[in-house]
Amino acid sequence: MKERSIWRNLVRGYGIVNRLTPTYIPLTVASSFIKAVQPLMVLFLSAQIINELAGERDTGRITLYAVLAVGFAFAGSAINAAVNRRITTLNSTLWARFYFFLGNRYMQLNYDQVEDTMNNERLADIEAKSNGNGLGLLRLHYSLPELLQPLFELILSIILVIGMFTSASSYEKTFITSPYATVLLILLILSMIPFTYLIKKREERIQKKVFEDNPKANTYVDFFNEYMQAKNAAKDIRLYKQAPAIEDHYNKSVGAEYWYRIFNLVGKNNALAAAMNAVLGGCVYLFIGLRALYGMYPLGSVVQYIGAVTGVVGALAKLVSVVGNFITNNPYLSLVFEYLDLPDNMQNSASSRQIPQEELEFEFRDVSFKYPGSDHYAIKNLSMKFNIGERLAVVGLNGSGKTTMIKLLCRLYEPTEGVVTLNGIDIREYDYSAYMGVFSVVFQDFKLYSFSLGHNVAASESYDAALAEESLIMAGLSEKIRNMPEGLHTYLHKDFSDDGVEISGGEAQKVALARALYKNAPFVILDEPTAALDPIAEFEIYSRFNELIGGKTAIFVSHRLSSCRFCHDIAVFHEGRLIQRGSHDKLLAERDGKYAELWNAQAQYYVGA
Ligand SMILES: Nc1ncnc2c1ncn2[C@@H]1O[C@H](COP(=O)(O)OP(=O)(O)OP(=O)(O)O)[C@@H](O)[C@H]1O
Repeated sequence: MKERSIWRNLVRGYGIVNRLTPTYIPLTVASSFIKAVQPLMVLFLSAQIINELAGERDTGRITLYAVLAVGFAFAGSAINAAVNRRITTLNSTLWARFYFFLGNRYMQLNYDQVEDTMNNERLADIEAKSNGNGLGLLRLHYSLPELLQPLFELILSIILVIGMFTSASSYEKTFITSPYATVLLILLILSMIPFTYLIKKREERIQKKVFEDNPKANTYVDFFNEYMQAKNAAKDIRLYKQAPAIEDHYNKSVGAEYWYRIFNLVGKNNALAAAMNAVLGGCVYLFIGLRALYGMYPLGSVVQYIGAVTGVVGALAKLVSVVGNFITNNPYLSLVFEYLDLPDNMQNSASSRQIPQEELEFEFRDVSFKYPGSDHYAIKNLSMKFNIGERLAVVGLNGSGKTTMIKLLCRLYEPTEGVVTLNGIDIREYDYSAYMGVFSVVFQDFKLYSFSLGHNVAASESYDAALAEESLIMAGLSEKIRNMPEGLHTYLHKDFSDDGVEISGGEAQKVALARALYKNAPFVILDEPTAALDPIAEFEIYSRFNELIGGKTAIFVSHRLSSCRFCHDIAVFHEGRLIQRGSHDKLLAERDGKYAELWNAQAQYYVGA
């Protein structure tokens, strides 16, 4: 991973913080200022009261200082409480906003980027580093008060300390009261800057090493967290008694050692910094105390200077530490931006054509394709046309390239060689989003979500209820919706509604088909979505679909050759190549062909049964 400039990362990072939690930045500026100014103001007024008590003892002035001190303390606390309430409210939704931000980006990625394990690991890494270690964007968010408060403290403390160097009263001339001693004290205070910085750098080095030693730790956590709770894994976990093996893997990959090394180090560094602060604090007390003894400062000013110099020391230590944190955090911010900046390879300046209004004719021209990272051709020298308004059945053994051909047609992937054209023009020239709108596809591994039936069919919150119902009826679910308690408003599954219904695998496939019908796109593709249906139901669905889609172009992929009889055109795939094409009768007549072999094999099993 390439680390990016820290300044650019910070500016961009805080821009995102501002978008995720608007008003957080100005509120934090206000809160940090109040938190810094309030104690220093009280310190200043207390010093004035002591000076007054030790000097002229003017009751009026003492009362005024006391009222001001109490007033400041009270007003500061009240304003701060109100501001903090707003900040706490914002922070309480930060997690949800942050995860939506990452997830939303994931939804915008090109499909090939989603299938790329590197990107999945990247996202798992970002989430785990934020979650477990508070690194990345969240670190910026939470570091803001850690940066601003000491910054204000430093500025205000320096203002309160200025009097130390301009004292006009007569005092004993010794080394301690000389300017050399002042310079020495300043140097001593400044010496902690490189020291604290070095501690932070060491922390960064060790933290990086811990992460490098456990490169897959986050992917494991993510995988197992999801797997342990996955409904579709629950049967296997129980029947194959996977729980102990999962626990074993989990502990090995994310064992206590991993966290111990990080937190042990942070703890040690914090202790070191605290010790250094204590020593410096002692020196400050000694220095100012001695100067007071030599008559350089009045009693009240001693209180003020000790408080203010200690404030400078504390603020500097916190500032160096927070700057160190920014440096430590920068690689993880770079990781976030690398993920956010994954290029959109599908929609670019060349993809500006609108989808033609006339009939759509697709063609593969000598297309070959290898999946990224694979040296095996999943599709080889494929040339085929999809006849407008006709149905094409695609058949072939497992792994013969049927689904890959469909992914290429839908532009989920781009060919390694050759082109796919729409009305004679390379599909890469069309607007990507509009191109996606051309297809109503039902894949083998379609997904429904635990919302209402109508929402599932329309894939949206607001929908045309009549059309959704009609689509469900057309997909063969008329009986089912009649029996559903709230019709289209019935929830699937019980995640969000106690009245939700569980549907069978076959019924789920019918809902997915209804969704494709509802979309009403000009090109329909059913990629074996009926595997959970019995052969009769599948035949019924396919034939009904054949009627329903009217004059649209369609592709049906199925392993049950008998289900594709209504298609006049059948394409046979084998090892990534199109090896036969024609009607059922023509292909059956090619006695040595793959189609005849598959047909006879299936006929034999059915006869045997
Ligand atoms: N995401 C992927 N990454 C790498 N290789 C893949 C990927 N998906 C599929 N393949 C490989 O591409 C080849 C064709 O797969 P494809 O899914 O197109 O076959 P299919 O004919 O649809 O199979 P099935 O009938 O089992 O659905 C197979 O060898 C498969 O291993």
